Amino acid sequence: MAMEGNGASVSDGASKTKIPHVLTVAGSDSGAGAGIQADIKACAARGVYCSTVITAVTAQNTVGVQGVNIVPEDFVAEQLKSVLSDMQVDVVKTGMLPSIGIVKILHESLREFPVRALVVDPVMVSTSGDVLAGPSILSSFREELLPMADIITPNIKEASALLGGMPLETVADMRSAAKALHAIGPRNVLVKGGDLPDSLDAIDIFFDGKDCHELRSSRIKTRNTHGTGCTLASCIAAELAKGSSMLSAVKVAKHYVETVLEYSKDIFIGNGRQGPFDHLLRLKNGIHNSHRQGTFNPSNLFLYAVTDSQMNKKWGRPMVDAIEAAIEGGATIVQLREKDAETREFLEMAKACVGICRSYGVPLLINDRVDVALACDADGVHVGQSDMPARIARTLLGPEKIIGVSCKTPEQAQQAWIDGADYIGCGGVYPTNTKANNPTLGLDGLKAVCLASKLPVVAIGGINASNAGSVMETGVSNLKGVAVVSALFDRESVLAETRNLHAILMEAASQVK
Ligand SMILES: Cc1ncc(COP(=O)(O)OP(=O)(O)O)c(N)n1
Ligand SMILES: Cc1nc(C(=O)O)sc1CCOP(=O)(O)O
Ligand SMILES: [Mg+2]
Repeated sequence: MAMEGNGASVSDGASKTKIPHVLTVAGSDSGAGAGIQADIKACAARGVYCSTVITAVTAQNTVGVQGVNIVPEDFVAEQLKSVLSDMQVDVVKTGMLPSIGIVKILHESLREFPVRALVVDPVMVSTSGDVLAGPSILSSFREELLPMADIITPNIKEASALLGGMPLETVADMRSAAKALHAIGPRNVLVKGGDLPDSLDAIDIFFDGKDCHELRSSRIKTRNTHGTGCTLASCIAAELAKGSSMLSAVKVAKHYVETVLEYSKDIFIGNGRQGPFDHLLRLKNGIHNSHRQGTFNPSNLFLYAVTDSQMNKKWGRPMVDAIEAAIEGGATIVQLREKDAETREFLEMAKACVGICRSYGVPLLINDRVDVALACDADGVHVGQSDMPARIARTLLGPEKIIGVSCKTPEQAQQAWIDGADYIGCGGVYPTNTKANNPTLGLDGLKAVCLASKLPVVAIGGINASNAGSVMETGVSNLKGVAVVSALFDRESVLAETRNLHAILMEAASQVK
């Protein structure tokens, strides 16, 4: 159901500033990995105010749910009234709704106090397998809640239960389920495929009533996944509260969850099967980038094309043509590396390259020159150990831009994380003629750098079609791809070379997973 605004204005006067506001209606998790506690942390990490209506208090930890105490219905109603009548809520997000009466009360409250959007996470079973809302509630979800929702975010089990036990085993099944759920009434459906067997990626299906989008992110190997559903839904709500479109809110939320899982994959809390993750890890490291919109996706490092104008001149190709061919061939990110150009010439070239990369949705980074990156609004920079320190580049570029740092040692890799870099470029893996006097680290040196950091790593130096497979097959989880200069640009056909290298990398990645 499309809902009207609740009358809150961005600013009611010079001295009043409206902060985006999500109200979560959910259960408390004493272990603080999921539920209300996850929702508050996710909203805080996304820079959004979060108020709470508690529907149940659970005693739970990393082992499971030991007890559930449902809050009396009239007191849930009182909490809803307190917040909705006074506090300019933009978006309501629901989690554990443990009784038919509570669903009814929520329905009535939202009719009395409409908000901009309703995000429904139809929580039924905790990640430990404990039941949080029994089957008797399914019909009230279908009849009252789903038709009001702007988006619902069921996992496979929940989608199946909402559809009367429809089996969901493949991505095609998920597509059918998303469409069938949409027919019940929600304006958008996100079926989460995290539990899909035999899938290398985390695949979710988003259906807006017209188009079906397959959203993929890498599956992070970690025990710390308790609360991912609550966090994803809260992050969608937070982005909607900030004014994002639905698809963009879903993409940002998915990327946020992927990032926090990656950064938290080694933390250890509790002795059970499934641990919590840390929504605010980057803040604790002193990097105040809570407003980052999720511009950087580590999978962009897969096939990283680094340009060289001497090589392009030699083959008689304009830079933009070379970049376009690399992208057409499968390059997932481009770095403009201009060692000889005057600043003005570099800037003009950079502007043209930003145009071409943006038209393909491929990020463009500038080598060394933070000023040029700022002037042409590139997606970020790549800096080395003798260039501007990443910490200062981050201050100048702000939280949104991508920063890569060259690291040859574990110590440099640790510093890159502290400085707020997004990724590490590690080389020379093999001898190269492209960069003078570059030390060769070999695959062992590359592994040592990877293991020293949580940041994603791209390997560089002497990489070509004959050795790229071996690099990818080192099997270190944060090694996300290869960066290549001469094997793409010092060749007759950039398109053919990039296509070939892309195919080799895909093959190697499928061996590793
Ligand atoms: C992806 C990537 N990794 C490493 C480098 C090297 O950067 P740097 O050490 O600053 O050397 P120059 O490229 O500036 O000569 C890179 N450019 N890209
Ligand atoms: C720019 C650069 N940086 C390196 C590093 O080790 O940090 S090696 C390198 C040159 C890579 O070129 P090619 O793919 O032609 O070997
Ligand atoms: Mg440099």
